[in-house]
Amino acid sequence: MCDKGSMAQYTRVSGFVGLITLQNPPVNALSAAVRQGIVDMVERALSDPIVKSVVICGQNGNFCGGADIKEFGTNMSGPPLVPMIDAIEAANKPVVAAIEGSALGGGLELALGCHYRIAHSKARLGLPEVTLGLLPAAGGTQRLSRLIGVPAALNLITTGIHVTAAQALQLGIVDQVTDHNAVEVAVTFSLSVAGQSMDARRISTYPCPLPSDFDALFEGVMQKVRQSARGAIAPVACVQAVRAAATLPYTKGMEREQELMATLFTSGQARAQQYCFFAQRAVGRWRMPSGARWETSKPMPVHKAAVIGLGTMGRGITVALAQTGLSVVAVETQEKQLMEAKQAVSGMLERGAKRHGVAPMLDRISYSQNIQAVAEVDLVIEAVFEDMALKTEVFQQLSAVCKPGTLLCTNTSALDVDKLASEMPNPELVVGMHFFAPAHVMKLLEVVYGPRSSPQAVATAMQLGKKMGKVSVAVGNCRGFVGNRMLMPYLQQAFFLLEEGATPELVDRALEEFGFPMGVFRMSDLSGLDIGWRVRKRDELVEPDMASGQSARIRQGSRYSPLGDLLCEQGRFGQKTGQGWYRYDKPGSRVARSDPWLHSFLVEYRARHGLVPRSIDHQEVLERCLYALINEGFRILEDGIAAGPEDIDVIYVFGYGWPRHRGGPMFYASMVGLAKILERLEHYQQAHPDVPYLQPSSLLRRLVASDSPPIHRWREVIKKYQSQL
Ligand SMILES: CC/C=C/CC(=O)SCCNC(=O)CCNC(=O)[C@H](O)C(C)(C)COP(=O)(O)OP(=O)(O)OC[C@H]1O[C@@H](n2cnc3c(N)ncnc32)[C@H](O)[C@@H]1OP(=O)(O)O
Repeated sequence: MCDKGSMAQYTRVSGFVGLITLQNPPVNALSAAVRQGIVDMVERALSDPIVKSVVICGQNGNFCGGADIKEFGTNMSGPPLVPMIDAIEAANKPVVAAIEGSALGGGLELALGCHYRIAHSKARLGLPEVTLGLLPAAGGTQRLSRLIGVPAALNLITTGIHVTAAQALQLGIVDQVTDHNAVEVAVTFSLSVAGQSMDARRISTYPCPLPSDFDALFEGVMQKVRQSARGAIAPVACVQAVRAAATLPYTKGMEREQELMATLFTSGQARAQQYCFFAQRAVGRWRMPSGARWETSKPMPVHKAAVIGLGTMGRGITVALAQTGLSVVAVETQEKQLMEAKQAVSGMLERGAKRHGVAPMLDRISYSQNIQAVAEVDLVIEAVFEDMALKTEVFQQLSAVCKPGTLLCTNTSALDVDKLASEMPNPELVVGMHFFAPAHVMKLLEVVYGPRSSPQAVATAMQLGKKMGKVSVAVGNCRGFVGNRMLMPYLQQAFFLLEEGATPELVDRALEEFGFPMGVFRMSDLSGLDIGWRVRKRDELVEPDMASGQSARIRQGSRYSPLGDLLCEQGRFGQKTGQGWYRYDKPGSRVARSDPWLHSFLVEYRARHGLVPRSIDHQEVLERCLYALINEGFRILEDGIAAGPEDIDVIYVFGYGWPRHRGGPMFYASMVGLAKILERLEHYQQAHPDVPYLQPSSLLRRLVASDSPPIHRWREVIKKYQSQL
């Protein structure tokens, strides 16, 4: 017996078992039609006198990826989840969830409403709603806390982590784990408990086990969550909902869960986080200005890769490559550095393997001082010192040594990938792979293509990035690519604010309250002030003799702040020297302390340059720094360096600490209102006419003139704009 056409299929199996299969590929999300299907099929199974038990599973070996996120923000129709799950729990016949693939969010909540849960050993379970700016509001906070206790429930719900089937068994989320077909095991099991009372299996009736140090536990967790949430409201609401489970009867706890969810659901934060979810997936569907795109570009096979240069970046890249299971040749010409790198890489791999309970991939890597060792690899990632002449020399050696067709990638954060490619006999095989430090930890990868890069080369780098667990974004070649290019106006405004009267503490506090993990000055101290200094020297911006006077603050016809250069001249390179924008107890210390020297230095500097300090508030800091950065984002879209706003937002959320609950800079701009951003930029540009970065971009003007369309429609305006250039 079977009901095809519905998004939940009903079949009677083994004579007496009603098998309900969710059918909504690819993840069997609980759309309105799926929920309706479940309600109808459960009713059918329960009213059929022949059926003794029920099994719920998902099509194609995937239980359920939760509520259909695409439905959020629409007029949600169809049966709601809570009564649907309550009806399953109240059933007088055993209902067993057969969990294969994932049981996430509403999917796990559905399983928690069942009387038993049987998981395949490869299944993964979790309540990731917090990552979407929500909480598990189909009874998840109330049932999970009752089932596994408050501390474990808090951990899962406030972080959104996915657990393996083995972990779920240990926690008590599932009753059985099997290596066999979970549906068949569940069917047999359901028959073995048929006819029994299910009273003891209804989780909503369980008392919530209370920890002895209840108040201290919640206080501690709340403090930790508030700190790490950086202004996100969902993690806090999750703690409050679990607290309700621990203190209120089930029905009252459910009311609280719904109340908290209603606040989150309508918040801009949830919209921002759901936008990030889809943006992260959209960047995988890359396209180049030439029209080449992801569907039509086949990646080359990569079995063996090489890394040239084993400094900090090269070591991280080697670790990340080895962890994908690839064979890696790691090359460093200096023997001492090679030995040190080998030790460091082995240590990183061992620590990583220990954390994940697997064997370290040490034997995947061979080390060599000789570049000839890369002769047989399919792809090379060069990670030598950031110097064009050196990189060109290495690339020339590589093209002489490597087998034909080897993809040559440069890990550069700013150098011209086209220029490098133009020196090679096969420029189509050259792309940039801009990793972020530490390269084995940071999720972002900018894949930089030039006009000559072949679509196949881009596809290969993008696929390799994915295998390495990175969120890879394909971007065009320009100074700083996307991320660092947008950072320039942001940093520049921060320096100008100091000249005008702000302190590093004030600027950092404003940015940290906005949600960045670190303000711009603390971040500069961490990365090292000398890095920017070196770049500015290369750009001939640093002029040490011009200590005072108006001309000391003008370069190439525009306003310039030499503050960073002056600090570097004093040997203040940040954390590593114990002094930068802040002072540190000793070189390498991490705790930034206010530095009276720096404050006096700023006072003297302003006096020397005839600058009258004024009071600057957080609003101005945010508008000046963030709107200048956003403005550059619009220019990047104008230039076709990023294909769409999602690319920019993903880069900023995954690589630059932009708070996810604010959706990325371009999404944030759409929330603030493009007209407002334009008005503020015009205002600041009038006040600072010598700052080109504050000149509103033509695309921003065009979007405002087109009635500020929603972000998903910007691409149409961009396309029209570009076609008219
Ligand atoms: C009333 C409010 C109730 C809320 C409770 C909830 O349930 S909220 C939703 C909670 N669920 C999640 O957060 C899970 C989100 N999905 C994932 O984490 C992953 O997709 C996955 C299930 C682990 C599968 O990962 P995999 O890497 O295999 O695939 P993709 O991530 O690329 O996804 C494939 C396509 O499916 C789309 N998609 C995934 N989950 C959902 C979903 N819950 N709703 C709608 N669409 C979903 C995803 O966007 C991909 O689509 P493409 O068009 O191919 O990009």
